[in-house]
Amino acid sequence: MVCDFGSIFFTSFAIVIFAVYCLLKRANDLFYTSKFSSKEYNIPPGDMSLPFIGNMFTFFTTFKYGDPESFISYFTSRYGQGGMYKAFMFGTPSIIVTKPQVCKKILMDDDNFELGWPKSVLNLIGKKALHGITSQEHKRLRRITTSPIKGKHALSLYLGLIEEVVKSSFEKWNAIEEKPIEFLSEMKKSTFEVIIRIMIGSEIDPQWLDMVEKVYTIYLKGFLALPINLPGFAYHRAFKARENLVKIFQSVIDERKVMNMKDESRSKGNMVDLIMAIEDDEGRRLNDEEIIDLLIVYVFAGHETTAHTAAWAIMYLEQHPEFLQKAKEEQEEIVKRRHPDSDKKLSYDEIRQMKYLTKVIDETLRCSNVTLAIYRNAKRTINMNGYTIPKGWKVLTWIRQVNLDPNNHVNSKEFNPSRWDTFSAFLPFGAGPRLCPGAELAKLEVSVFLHYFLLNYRLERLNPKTSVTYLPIPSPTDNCLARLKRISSSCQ
Ligand code: HEM
Repeated sequence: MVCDFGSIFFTSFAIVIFAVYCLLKRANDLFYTSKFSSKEYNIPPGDMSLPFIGNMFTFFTTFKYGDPESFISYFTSRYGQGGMYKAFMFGTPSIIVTKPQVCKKILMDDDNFELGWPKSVLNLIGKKALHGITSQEHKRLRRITTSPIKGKHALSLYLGLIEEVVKSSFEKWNAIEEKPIEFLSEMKKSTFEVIIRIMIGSEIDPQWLDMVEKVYTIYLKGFLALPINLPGFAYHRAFKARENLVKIFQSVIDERKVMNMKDESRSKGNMVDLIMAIEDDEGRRLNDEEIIDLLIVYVFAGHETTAHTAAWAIMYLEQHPEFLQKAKEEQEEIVKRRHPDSDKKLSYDEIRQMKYLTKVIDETLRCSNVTLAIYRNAKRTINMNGYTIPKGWKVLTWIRQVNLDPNNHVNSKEFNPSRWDTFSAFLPFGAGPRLCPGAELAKLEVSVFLHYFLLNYRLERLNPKTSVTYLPIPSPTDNCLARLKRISSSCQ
């Protein structure tokens, strides 16, 4: 009897909770969509979930603990293959877009869409970087800051430096053969060293580098944390880390000012010196705050993504011996073609000859791109692809889904570099005025990592079945616990 009463009570309680949940969901949806009920509008299907929280709880939990694809496949399987879905993300009604052509159109369209990073992210990035400024200022800053990292001349300058870091990293990882390494974490340290040396200069104290890398790790964790700025929370720690980074880069700038006063004509081959010297049409130079925010963004954007790509490319090649062999043969061929008297260093032209390796890198970017989505805000109500995007709504161009959608790629979950023999839909570096300015540099860096790996080493994973995170967040994975083994007696 007691048991019956208990189960009736709990069943009724569950029904009431479920009814309230459905009611709140419906209310949230109606609140935002009812004004678009006339025939001229067509809000995409989807799920805006509960008021205030929206889909954020599912978003964070699936990304942190589950299969990240499940968040988006919930929309695609439930609401059809239309490629546009309403949702409620980061406190704002949103449209998720997964169709490549529509994503591209949105990213290219500066008139109707503006940058839409959540406020919590913008606060962490900084007001004066490429993200918190007007589109006019953005154009100017991009002009100033992207030429030192694009094109044959600029990239050839960094090739030696990248080679040095890559070779010494592999040697270091191989030397501690008896102790496994967290391959992904180690890779991040190496790409961090590359970007810092490009930004600040080649002469870097290893202890200083280690300290700054640790600060960055804390800073990066804030980007995918719940935006709670209270002590004890990752987001708060990220803010503190940012304050530290400002102090660190300020002291670099102060040091350069003193050096410039002593010798104005000294050689200026790194980003910080170049940015400090550049003047706009009215002769104005960037102030310290602008330079620091830019440095923070470039280092932030320029190492984690590259590390994931290099580490994943190596993991994929190890999983597919036939592709590894093909890539290795290409590298051996390139080395064989060198003049016997050459200095045995990689040249920019040799990198351009690595046609198969380029396909391996593109396929890696497709399969494991760390950039999930690119955020925009609709400046005005606009109809696209048969659906309405209302003014002020957030638009999330879900490029990870574009890259993995079976409608865009045959056997989309399979790693297969040969699919790049013909063109495929692909947006790993975004598109339009905000297209990643570091794309060429990133590909160059990954090529150098792969070149030396293929010719000299093999990676032996200790837990090959354990998943490896591709997000900069703490997750229940082992970050690719592995041993690096040398396969040739003398390194090429
Ligand atoms: C595999 C490596 C990389 C990937 C997948 C990647 C991806 C992206 C994507 C998708 C965007 C567009 C964001 C948007 O439209 O809002 C972007 C922007 C950006 N990336 Fe990269 N990136 C990589 C490497 C790099 C490197 C090496 C650097 C620096 C040297 C860099 C610097 C930047 C900067 C500064 C922006 C902002 C551009 C702007 O707002 O105008 N990235 N990146």
